[in-house]
Amino acid sequence: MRALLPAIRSLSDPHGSHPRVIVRSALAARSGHITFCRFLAPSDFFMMPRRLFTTLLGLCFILSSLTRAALHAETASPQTQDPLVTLILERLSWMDEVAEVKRAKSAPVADPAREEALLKAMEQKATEAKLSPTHVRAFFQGQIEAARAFQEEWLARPQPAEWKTRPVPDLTRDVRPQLDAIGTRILEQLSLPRIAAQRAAILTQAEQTMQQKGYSKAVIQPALRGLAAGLEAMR
Ligand SMILES: O=C(O)C(=O)C[C@]1(C(=O)O)C=C[C@@H](O)C=C1
Repeated sequence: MRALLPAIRSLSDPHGSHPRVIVRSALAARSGHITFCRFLAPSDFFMMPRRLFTTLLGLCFILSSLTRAALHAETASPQTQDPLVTLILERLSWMDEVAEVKRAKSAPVADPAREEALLKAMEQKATEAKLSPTHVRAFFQGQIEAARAFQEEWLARPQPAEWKTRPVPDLTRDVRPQLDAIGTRILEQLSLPRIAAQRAAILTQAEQTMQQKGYSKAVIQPALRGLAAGLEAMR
């Protein structure tokens, strides 16, 4: 770089005059614009002390590397998953076990008594948390509908070999308390204030993630309908 500086200087000074002197004298009559014009004069730029010039070039290089690294990080790392989306997926991830219990007991997927008990409990908690019980009910109705659809699809497929040897869990003792705990965590998330753009982003993320994970429309649609209602529970 240092070897190039004389050549750069001669390019910026084709008539042999010292550019900084020319700029300074030209600007002397227009004192109000000196700072502005000095920044614009390219010849002035080339006459900077070498050390400052190389430092600036170094800074440019570092800045461009950082920008490239940031851009790469943005495209390479996955978007952070909103806890609400995680909780909806966690709830659904229990439904293969729940379906296996139904298969083992030859019980129907839908259990209206359990649904009503769960919805009442969540409404009660919503009221205590100053959330709209109507919206919270709609949220869980959506998730229950999604859970039913998933179970029906699961049971329509041949039972995976590894499930045949697995012990069947106890729904009341092992699984439903887990679903209730997820419900409580969901209510905490629904209590967080969010602007419209954040609510829209969560809905988009939920839809995209569920599609990527291979859930059917019959599962995704009610889950999203419930989520949209739940996100209004705060207002
Ligand atoms: O607990 C069950 O038996 C379930 O199948 C789970 C669940 C739910 O999503 O909470 C889904 C369908 C039933 O009608 C009741 C509840």
